[in-house]
Amino acid sequence: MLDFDTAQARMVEAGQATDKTENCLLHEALGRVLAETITATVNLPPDDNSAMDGYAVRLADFHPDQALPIQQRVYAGESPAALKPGHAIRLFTGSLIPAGADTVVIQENCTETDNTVTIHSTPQLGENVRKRGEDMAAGQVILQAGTRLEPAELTCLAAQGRDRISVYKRLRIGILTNGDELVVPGQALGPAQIYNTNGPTLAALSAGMGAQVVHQIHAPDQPQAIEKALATLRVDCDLILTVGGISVGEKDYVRPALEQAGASLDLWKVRMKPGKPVALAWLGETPVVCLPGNPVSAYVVFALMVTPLIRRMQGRSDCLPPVNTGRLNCNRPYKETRAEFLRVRAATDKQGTLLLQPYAKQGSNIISSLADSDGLARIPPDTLTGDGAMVSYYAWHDWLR
Ligand SMILES: Nc1nc2c(c(=O)[nH]1)N[C@H]1C(S)=C(S)[C@@H](COP(=O)(O)OP(=O)(O)OC[C@H]3O[C@@H](n4cnc5c(N)ncnc54)[C@H](O)[C@@H]3O)O[C@H]1N2
Ligand code: MOO
Repeated sequence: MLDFDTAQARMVEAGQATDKTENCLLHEALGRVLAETITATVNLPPDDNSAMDGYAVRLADFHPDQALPIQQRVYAGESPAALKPGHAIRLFTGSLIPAGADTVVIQENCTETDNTVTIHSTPQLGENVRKRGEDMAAGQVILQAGTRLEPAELTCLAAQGRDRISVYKRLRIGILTNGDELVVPGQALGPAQIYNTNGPTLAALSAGMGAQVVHQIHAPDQPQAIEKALATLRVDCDLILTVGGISVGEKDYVRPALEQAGASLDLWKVRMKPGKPVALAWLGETPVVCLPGNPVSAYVVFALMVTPLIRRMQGRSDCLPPVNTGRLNCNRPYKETRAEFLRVRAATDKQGTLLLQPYAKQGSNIISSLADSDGLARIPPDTLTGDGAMVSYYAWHDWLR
């Protein structure tokens, strides 16, 4: 059986970064991956402007409690004249700084009477002046190709006046669930039936990664039905995810169906808990990741094994998100022959250390543990690990985007 880190590295290496790009409108770019490196073409701010509502002065003209004539009122969006010696210009947050002015005094420290202003504080040179290009300077690289576009990145693009950008084409994912016991949510459950949760879960996780779910197929426990579904999926998908039917049960038909379809097996079984019966196969050029059917196992394997592959295929530069360290806060020790990933709540103590509290029930069927956890604490294999131990922590927030 492969150890976890080797298997994870193999998943990343297996992915072929896309080179297919398209133009995308800014307002549709959330979650897309930049295919071009963005260099600032305009300074931000384009010119010195005021950070506050107040009065622009030349500091050398300042004398305590002396009234300066107000030369002009300048609102944001207007171009001021040059400041005359011994004068002040009334301005507002975002107003351009007039030539000759070097300091803005906030209005709370001034009294305005008869078109003159008296300053009651002692201003510092340059206070409340936002300098041209201090945020982004023309010519400076602001975003690298391979970056996933979050609201913050979209803000930078908008600030540069970009309304369209080059992004990589969306990764097309196909999902195959199987199992005779499964029913689509919305229908009544019959005897011995349960709802198909893995289908909607993997679709949502894929969408959260910015991928497009082109097919979501459910097959009964019949080899031919699974083969037929695989044949459909390989036509339209860059990546196929199967879930369930991959273990050693008598009706676990995914592996035989893949073999029948001519797939080659790349990786099979990983020393991790949950998630042991994970597989990577190739249907021609198309990678197929087989996830274990237990809902928690599928979720954890998606986060730790599938998202690195997805990021690589999407052209992203951050295939492996950060792994943090935290202190286990628990009332029992853990020990397994596989690397164990516990669903934990994370909190920070007064010293700033992450405290990781495992969810009481860690079975791979305990769906409620997913919504009630912040991420996964990693217990090393064959090592008794208990309260106070420092362990690796994988935050959902980092690993599911
Ligand atoms: N004798 C052994 N039994 C099992 C082993 C083993 O090594 N030897 N491995 C166990 C582990 S670990 C896991 S994980 C599961 C994985 O089994 P499969 O991937 O073959 O999945 P299934 O048997 O089809 O289903 C497992 C479980 O999950 C439920 N399930 C499946 N699909 C869905 C779905 N779409 N939505 C909701 N729930 C689903 C299914 O009803 C089963 O309860 O095997 C262990 N057994
Ligand atoms: O992947 Mo299984 O969930 O280890 O029980």
